[in-house]
Amino acid sequence: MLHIEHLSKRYGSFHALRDVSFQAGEGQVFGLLGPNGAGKTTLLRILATLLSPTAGSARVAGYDVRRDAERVRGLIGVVNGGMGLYDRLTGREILRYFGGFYGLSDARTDRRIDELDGLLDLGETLGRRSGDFSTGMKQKIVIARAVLHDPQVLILDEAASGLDVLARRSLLDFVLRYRAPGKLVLYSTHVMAEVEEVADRLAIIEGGELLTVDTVGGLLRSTAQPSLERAFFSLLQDRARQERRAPQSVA
Ligand SMILES: Nc1ncnc2c1ncn2[C@@H]1O[C@H](COP(=O)(O)OP(=O)(O)OP(=O)(O)O)[C@@H](O)[C@H]1O
Repeated sequence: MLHIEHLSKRYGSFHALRDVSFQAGEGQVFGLLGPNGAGKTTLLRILATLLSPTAGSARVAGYDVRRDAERVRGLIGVVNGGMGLYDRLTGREILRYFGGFYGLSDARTDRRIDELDGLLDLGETLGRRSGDFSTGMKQKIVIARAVLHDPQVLILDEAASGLDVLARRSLLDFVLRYRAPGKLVLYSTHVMAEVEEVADRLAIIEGGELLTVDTVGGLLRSTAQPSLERAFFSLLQDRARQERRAPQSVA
């Protein structure tokens, strides 16, 4: 479903991504974990066709993010930090507006809203103006908007940040329910507990480089650590040691 090959991105002379390659198949939640500034958002923005890579390639369901950007946009749904809701519109009006954007009729959008109400418990968000929403209500409409067209790939970038415990719970439950044959959820965060709970496999990225791709269990075994947090630090330490050794081996 997702093929990333030798992907690099430079902002001027700064390398935000260096030679990143991995694949992620359908029917899973794939976690992208890394500290602030690791390059996660850069990678996701390339997949969402919002940024061009400096080198390398990425394909979503067989379509190249550069050459087939429009096809890719139709296959993905994106939830990032921004809410961007129109204060004066109700939840239903916002979803109908975006339904039109995706080429869905109001009747089709309303049927999809009924389905999503079952999955996300949209409830009173549908009839109330979004200017009066709580953060949790806003997030429900933002997620419903991202999956209105039933995308094959759902991309979530720090989607739980700023949510209270209940809203976070309902987001994670939704992520787990969205996992299905033919679907891939990309879940990016710096919060280990979220990845530990939802991810079938995960990529760890740091300083723009891919450190590993594994299951949580596989990572604990390969690093001989008792928790994802410790495994993560152990990988970072290994990398720092290798970097310290590299100049000596050249000399
Ligand atoms: N437009 C830009 N111009 C220059 N540098 C940038 C730009 N966008 C991002 N960067 C830098 O690239 C690096 C990777 O940023 P990115 O936002 O991809 O990281 P991230 O893993 O998503 O981090 P966070 O969790 O903090 O959002 C950071 O050092 C950031 O400062």
